[in-house]
Amino acid sequence: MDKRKQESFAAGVNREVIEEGEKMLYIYNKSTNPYFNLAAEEYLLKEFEEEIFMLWRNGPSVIIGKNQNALAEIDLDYVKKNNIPVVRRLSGGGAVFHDLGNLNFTFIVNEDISNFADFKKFTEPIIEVLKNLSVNAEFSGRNDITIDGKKISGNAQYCYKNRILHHGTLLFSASIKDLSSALKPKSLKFEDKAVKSVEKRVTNISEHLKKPLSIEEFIDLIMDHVKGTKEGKVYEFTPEDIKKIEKLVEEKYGTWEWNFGESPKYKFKNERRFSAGTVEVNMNVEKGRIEDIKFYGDFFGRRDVSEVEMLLSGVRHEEGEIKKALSKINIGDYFAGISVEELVSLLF
Ligand SMILES: Nc1ncnc2c1ncn2[C@@H]1O[C@H](COP(=O)(O)OC(=O)CCCC[C@@H]2CCSS2)[C@@H](O)[C@H]1O
Repeated sequence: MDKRKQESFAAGVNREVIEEGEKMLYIYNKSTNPYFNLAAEEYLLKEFEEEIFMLWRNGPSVIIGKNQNALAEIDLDYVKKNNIPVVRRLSGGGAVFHDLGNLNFTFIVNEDISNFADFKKFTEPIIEVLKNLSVNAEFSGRNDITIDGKKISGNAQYCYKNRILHHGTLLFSASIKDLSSALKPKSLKFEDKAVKSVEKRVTNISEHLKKPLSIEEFIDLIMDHVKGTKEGKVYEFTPEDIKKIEKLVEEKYGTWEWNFGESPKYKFKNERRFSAGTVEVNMNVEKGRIEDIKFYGDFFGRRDVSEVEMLLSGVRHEEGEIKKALSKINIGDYFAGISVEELVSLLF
């Protein structure tokens, strides 16, 4: 029993008041900003006592698991070129791609944490909705929902005090092309103990429907179905909620420190042949920052490359910061005939 209920009992408060606290809050969060939406989940988990069911979508983005190496999971060039934000979430597991054709659902329930990792239970209402649409979907493996063996949903959980947050994706009409371009698991350049994504063949739900259905109609069907399973009320964020969520974006979800700096420490290795010679790099990165870096190869320069290595120590493993650091020196003095652009390309 949570603290508020205990107090109500102790005070002899009537049952209605107690039951009031048990009602589920149903939220259709219309923000499509991934930073805001992931912050909203943490806010609802930690600041509310009620159980919650929320539906939401993100604009194009990559959402990585708590213990993942951000750079090792993405195609950095593609993500940069298309302005796709990479956002770290609280829950474990792998990296997924979101766009407006991908619907997310979140359950936050007050339960004993022994129910943590019961993924099936939370995916059941979704599978029921699909069944009602004559789509035969099933729970598969550890955390997926599949149709004909192809993945339509990835799920993950996070536990806080006596509350479990379970969330999942639903590929309804997402761009599979963007999905596979933005995610690039299994990069050989990184060596670390980070959680690796489990790449699967994916499909969109809309491909399996007998009759056309818009994503908005799909959202209504899911919301109505879940509403039918537990008494509750519709909730909309108040201006105060929004202010607090935005504060969490500013302090956490919108920061490089959280999204990239929280990557478990890693070794990065790469080699490139440039017209002026071959350069190999080895570096250790901790909290997203280059701890130490070593260049090897058959390149020439007037000055000792250890000066560049020193200059880059402590710098973020991030293009902007590396370029800024390198702008302090004349790169040709160390790597004759190799441009800053070329050297930077070696580091990613
Ligand atoms: N949107 C989406 N939905 C389902 N499957 C996806 C998606 N994007 C990519 N993938 C596939 O899943 C694997 C990664 O699977 P993996 O099992 O490694 O990771 C997950 O499933 C994590 C699910 C997290 C769900 C959260 C819910 C709200 S915020 S994110 C990836 O390599 C692709 O093959």
